[in-house]
Amino acid sequence: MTAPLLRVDGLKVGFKGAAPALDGISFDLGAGETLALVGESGSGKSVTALSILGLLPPAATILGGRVLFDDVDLLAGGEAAVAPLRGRAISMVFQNPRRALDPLRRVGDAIGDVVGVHAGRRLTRAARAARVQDLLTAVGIPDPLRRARAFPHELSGGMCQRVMIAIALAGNPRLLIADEPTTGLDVTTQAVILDLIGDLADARGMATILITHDLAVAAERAHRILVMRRGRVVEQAPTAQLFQAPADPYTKALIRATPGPDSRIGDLVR
Ligand SMILES: Nc1ncnc2c1ncn2[C@@H]1O[C@H](COP(=O)(O)OP(=O)(O)OP(=O)(O)O)[C@@H](O)[C@H]1O
Repeated sequence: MTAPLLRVDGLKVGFKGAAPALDGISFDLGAGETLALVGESGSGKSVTALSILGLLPPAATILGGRVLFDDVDLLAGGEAAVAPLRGRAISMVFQNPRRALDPLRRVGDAIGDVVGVHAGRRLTRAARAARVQDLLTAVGIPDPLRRARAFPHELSGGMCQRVMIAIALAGNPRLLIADEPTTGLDVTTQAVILDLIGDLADARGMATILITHDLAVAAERAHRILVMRRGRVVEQAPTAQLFQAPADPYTKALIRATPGPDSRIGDLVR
């Protein structure tokens, strides 16, 4: 069997004076696969993502485990191992896109900055602008020439998140980590952004970790779901299996608490 793209193995992370934030998390992710991390607030979803990216806050300590990307141990290799991957092979989209963007920088320039960094050589203005246009087009921004000149406050929240996704795509990632990417967006825009991430993942064969507290979102978008609680994996299974035969009482309670007889959850549990 070929190795998974990502293997998280027994990951333990602690913050001083608190119970471990992650207490032995393990999962595999294959190329092109979408895995949803679900669980209540504080269950460790974001700490898992930040551990993979080597972006844990200084107060955090890695207490054990491995994070293998392409069979390379990123924890053992430290910053030297993960820095070349961050924003390139592994990229991330956060919630609150408007806050993530520099309010004083035109969005085309913000994307261009990242394009320039990834190019690793001096790009001509024309080459950089062409790449920015391509990325804006890839994330479905209409009239990209005009939008590139906009400041973040001139764009809707959904458009700002598209810009953030364009920035995340600039390094041609093989793994995209999307941490609550639609929080704060209206329901219609949420669906559009999640569709966009799914379509891009399919088109590019990109693996995705979708972090959400919303089981209905996970049901619709993920191939597999991993349920977390208090820093542990409660259960992980292919999506249909998780809904049809949940093994853990906590998962059962989560499913019961998720509305939507007319949603895919309804179909899955029927
Ligand atoms: N900077 C920090 N300092 C101290 N503890 C932290 C810090 N960041 C996270 N934690 C702790 O780590 C645990 C996991 O937090 P994490 O943010 O991963 O949860 P989450 O599942 O992503 O929650 P949410 O859905 O609210 O984002 C929590 O107990 C939290 O209090």
